Amino acid sequence: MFFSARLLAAKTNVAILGAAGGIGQPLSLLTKLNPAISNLALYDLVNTPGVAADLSHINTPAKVKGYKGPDELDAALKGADVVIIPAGVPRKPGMSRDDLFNTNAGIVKSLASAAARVCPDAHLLVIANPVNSTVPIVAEVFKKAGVYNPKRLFGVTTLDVVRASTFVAEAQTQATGKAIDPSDVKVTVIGGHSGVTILPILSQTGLSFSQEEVDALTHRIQFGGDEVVKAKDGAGSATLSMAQAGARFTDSLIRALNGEKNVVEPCFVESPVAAEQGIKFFASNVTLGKEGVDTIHPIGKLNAFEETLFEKVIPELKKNIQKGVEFANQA
Ligand SMILES: NC(=O)C1=CN([C@@H]2O[C@H](COP(=O)(O)OP(=O)(O)OC[C@H]3O[C@@H](n4cnc5c(N)ncnc54)[C@H](O)[C@@H]3O)[C@@H](O)[C@H]2O)C=CC1
Ligand SMILES: O=C([O-])CC(=O)C(=O)O
Repeated sequence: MFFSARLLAAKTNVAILGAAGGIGQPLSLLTKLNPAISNLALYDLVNTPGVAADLSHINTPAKVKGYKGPDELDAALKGADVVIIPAGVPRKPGMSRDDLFNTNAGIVKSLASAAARVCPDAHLLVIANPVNSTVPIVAEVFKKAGVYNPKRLFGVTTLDVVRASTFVAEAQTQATGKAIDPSDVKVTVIGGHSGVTILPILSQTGLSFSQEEVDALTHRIQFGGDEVVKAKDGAGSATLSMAQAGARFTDSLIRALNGEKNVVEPCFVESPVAAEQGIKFFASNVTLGKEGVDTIHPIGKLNAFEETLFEKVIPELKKNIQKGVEFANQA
């Protein structure tokens, strides 16, 4: 599916923080299956010894070790090249991602502080919501520690493009009667990772849609997370699709770090793309390279409808980013 890293020697150390959770467990499984990974450190407040013992029986190169509780956090992070952070609470019906801020901001801040101290050169992949705020928090923590490198910090927005491919392929199949493989449908999604800050650029897909289809697809991509939250009915949000998306992003990054060229993934990074609008972090397609972020792609041409969506992205994203920065800089 996505482990084209198969031909690489196993030499990358990955730590997953929040590894026993709804995302953490399937993400740990998919990461254990990646043959480019040599060591897999699984950290959580609970249950990691069991998850690690279970995964350690799978016959792939990665050596799996579980770490439980704050006393073992530093050991989990030691030597990590890539740190993935799905630690934090998920939404319940009726909540926005921003409603998670009060709980998750502190969790992410403390985990980032430990990473800045123990593995300052690691690449940090932030899954915990609200991503629009948690990524700026990590940046500020690393800045304060004097070890910030924007090329190594990523908000994982892969699930937005995974959903966009699926939903657009479904709609096109229905409209044309021709079966379309969702993985062949590439949709650029920019902005951030919540509601109106998620902006799918359907005009750049090369496909044709009626305005009704554009309205419906745009809404579904922006609020895809809510579909899962509603269906899980109080038992959390997307976990399995997020694990797949997170494992895909991790694999892409590892391939790029190992020298593969033209590896492009969307992600939420420190970016000049919307600097004119006063926005410091923005999701767009990014070519990954040996240092992490290599080239941040410009947005390209938007049609009039997408321009109106872009106007809505800006104030919301600005507010979310500012909230994270202010929180991180509180004493
Ligand atoms: N970026 C994205 O596209 C997506 C992000 N998410 C977000 O991912 C986060 C995790 O979601 P789930 O796995 O469903 O939640 P969950 O509640 O099932 O798992 C979270 C795990 O984090 C652990 N945890 C809590 N505090 C911790 C700490 N200080 N150190 C280490 N581990 C800690 C918990 O013990 C638990 O095992 C949520 O914030 C959710 O909103 C979810 C889906 C998509
Ligand atoms: O909807 C949520 O809260 C989880 C999430 O970020 C997503 O599924 O995109």
